[in-house]
Amino acid sequence: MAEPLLRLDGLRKHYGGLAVTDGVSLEVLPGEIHAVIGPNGAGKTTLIHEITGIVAPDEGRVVFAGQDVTRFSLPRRVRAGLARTFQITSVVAGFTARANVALAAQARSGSSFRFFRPAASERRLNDAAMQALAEVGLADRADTPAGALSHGEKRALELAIALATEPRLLLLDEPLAGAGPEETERLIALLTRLKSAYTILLVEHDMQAVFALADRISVLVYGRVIATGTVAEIRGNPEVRAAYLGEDGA
Ligand SMILES: Nc1ncnc2c1ncn2[C@@H]1O[C@H](COP(=O)(O)OP(=O)(O)OP(=O)(O)O)[C@@H](O)[C@H]1O
Repeated sequence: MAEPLLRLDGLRKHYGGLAVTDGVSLEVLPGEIHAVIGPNGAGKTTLIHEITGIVAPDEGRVVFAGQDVTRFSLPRRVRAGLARTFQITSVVAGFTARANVALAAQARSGSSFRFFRPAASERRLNDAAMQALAEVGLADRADTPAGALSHGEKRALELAIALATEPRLLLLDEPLAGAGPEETERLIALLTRLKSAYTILLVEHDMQAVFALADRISVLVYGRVIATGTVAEIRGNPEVRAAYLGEDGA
């Protein structure tokens, strides 16, 4: 089996007496979409925060590309190649789509773009932004203020912002939240396209989308992974059906 790109090793986080992640271990393999599903309050958001560095685990390790990043700051993790999209929109409404993505590309590049040859660096940022926008199908909306984009386009823009940081792993935190049926279909098509180029950890409530996209699924219940497997294995797992999916297997 390939070396995992991301390995979570016994992550524990308590809030008072509540174990929100209770020894979570899982591996994301290069090139896969690994989905994490679970009922409300299962600890999915906390888990994502432990991976990105917003929350420090009490115990356990986050190993990314063979490197222990558990104590890395959030920016250092981004520089190592971890990128996430946010559940709450983090786009500057008055800036164009292009400017929003260029800012992310600049943050990734650190000081190298800032001080020398401003014209050339602007061109490079612009090129990087346009490439990321093209990857998500927003090239023709580059000069539109982010605030004027549709909901689905904003989600695509958030993806472009993440892509502009040249991630080795994309963390997608409910990318379909709030999308209508048509937008959901378009976003699933977009994620399917990105799937061939990126390794993705996906937290998503829309089960049909998860079943359509994921290579493997881990099921989190009360802070514990109760099963990891392919879509077919998870759908057929009696413990998962009892704990989460319901009698019809969702
Ligand atoms: N900072 C905190 N302080 C105290 N309790 C917290 C904190 N963050 C999360 N919790 C609790 O931990 C539990 C898990 O929360 P978390 O948001 O990680 O779950 P989730 O699976 O993402 O839920 P949802 O699907 O509703 O987004 C919840 O009971 C929540 O109230």
